[in-house]
Amino acid sequence: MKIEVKELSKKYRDKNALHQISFTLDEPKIYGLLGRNGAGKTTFMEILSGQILASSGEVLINGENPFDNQKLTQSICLIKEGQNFKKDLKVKHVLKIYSYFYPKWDEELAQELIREYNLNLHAKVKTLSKGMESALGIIVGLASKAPITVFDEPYIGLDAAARKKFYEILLEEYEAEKRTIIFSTHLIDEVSLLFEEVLIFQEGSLVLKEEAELLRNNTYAVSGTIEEVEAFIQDKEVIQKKQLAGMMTAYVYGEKQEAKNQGLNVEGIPIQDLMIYLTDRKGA
Ligand SMILES: Nc1ncnc2c1ncn2[C@@H]1O[C@H](COP(=O)(O)OP(=O)(O)OP(=O)(O)O)[C@@H](O)[C@H]1O
Repeated sequence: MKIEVKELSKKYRDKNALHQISFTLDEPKIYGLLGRNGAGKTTFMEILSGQILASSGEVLINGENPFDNQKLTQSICLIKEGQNFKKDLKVKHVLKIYSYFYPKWDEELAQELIREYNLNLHAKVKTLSKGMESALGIIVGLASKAPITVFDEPYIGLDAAARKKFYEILLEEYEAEKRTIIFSTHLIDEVSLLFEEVLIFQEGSLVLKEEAELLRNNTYAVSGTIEEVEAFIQDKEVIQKKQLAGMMTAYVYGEKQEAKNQGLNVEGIPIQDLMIYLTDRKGA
């Protein structure tokens, strides 16, 4: 499904949560939506999922506005950090409700994941631990098979092994049938290899939208003496530089071969660090 975001803004009183964001997601891919606290990620995902209205601009999904549009929202599943489900429902009732709502619901997958995460179908949501409640969210998100599945920090309380399982199944499901998955997380290094494209929000604006592989290949850390590195980066696009004891490291956009040819020390930059540098850069 094609997602078009056109000059999208959302204002809460005098706070611009989103400010004139525009971009298009044409293809089913796994998108990483990154940014510091308060950057506007959740706000965007809620507008995309038809849960709240924009102040101005619009999000169109295959040309239609998702707000108050049940036919369209059957194709979108948003799993948030918590409070996805009514506390008094039993796990089996949650699954039933979502299975009615999502036309492509995969009951077999849901049951398999219930066993995988050791959830009790008869337990009420309010009796689940934080991690178990997150597991239920993940199960619903995956089993919905919604063509647009959005995970907003979906794993509070889940331990590392359970998160790893989630990434594995997400990837398996995605490989079996491509769909648009938008994944917002602060555990970037843990999931960055899943991302095919990365979007970075900063203070309500989109500061970067790039294929993850290009980002990995076209950014690098170059280090050497201050003189060497300063000379090298003169005509380069520098994300950040730092010095220590006569040595300098600069984070640079571009082709790394040139730096290697000059005998400088070249390394990749983890996406997590890149995000920190990019969102540090004022007016990036
Ligand atoms: N319902 C609301 N009322 C008032 N302000 C809000 C509301 N929801 C969000 N905001 C503000 O809008 C801005 C963007 O918030 P949002 O939750 O979209 O950010 P985020 O990128 O998801 O942050 P985090 O990573 O902390 O979850 C923040 O300044 C936040 O305080």
